Amino acid sequence: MATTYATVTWDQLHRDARILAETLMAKGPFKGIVAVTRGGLIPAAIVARELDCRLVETISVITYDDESRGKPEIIKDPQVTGDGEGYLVIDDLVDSGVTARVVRERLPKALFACLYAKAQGKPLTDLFVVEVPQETWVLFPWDTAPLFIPPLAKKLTTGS
Ligand SMILES: O=P(O)(O)OC[C@H]1O[C@H](OP(=O)(O)OP(=O)(O)O)[C@H](O)[C@@H]1O
Repeated sequence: MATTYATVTWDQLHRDARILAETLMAKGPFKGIVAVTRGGLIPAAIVARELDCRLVETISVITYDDESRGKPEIIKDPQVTGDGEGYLVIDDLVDSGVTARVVRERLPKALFACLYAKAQGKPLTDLFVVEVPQETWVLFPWDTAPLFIPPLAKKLTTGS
């Protein structure tokens, strides 16, 4: 199946993070937030601001593309969270759910929330804002840049 793209602007991302924060207000208060790097960093910052939460930790999960292929590894462990009780984990997206599974194994008592969820990853998150089709590639604002596109008329006259 052909890949389709969903572009998320800064404004949209900010709006979606605020929507998530509003839902999270009823689930807190939280001792702190754990951002899943790197995609969860900016959503976590927005949620932390809305929830007036000053303690922000990180967890980093990486899946190497070499001989240990497919085996995700925690390369940065959160320091003060214990088993995650009272903590909120924030990521931008759950796709296959591999990252969320590893994070949940490490922080089984934390609440896991993200902005966008694909079908495969959806069961791994407690909360999300928007569901995205599995075959859609989400283009986050930090991964994109505005680009000049020539006018159609110009394209027609030059034939390019
Ligand atoms: O559900 P999954 O299939 O595990 O995919 C979701 C993960 O993939 C992305 O991170 P990525 O591994 O691209 O790293 P990055 O955030 O550092 O760019 C995203 O931020 C999630 O953490």
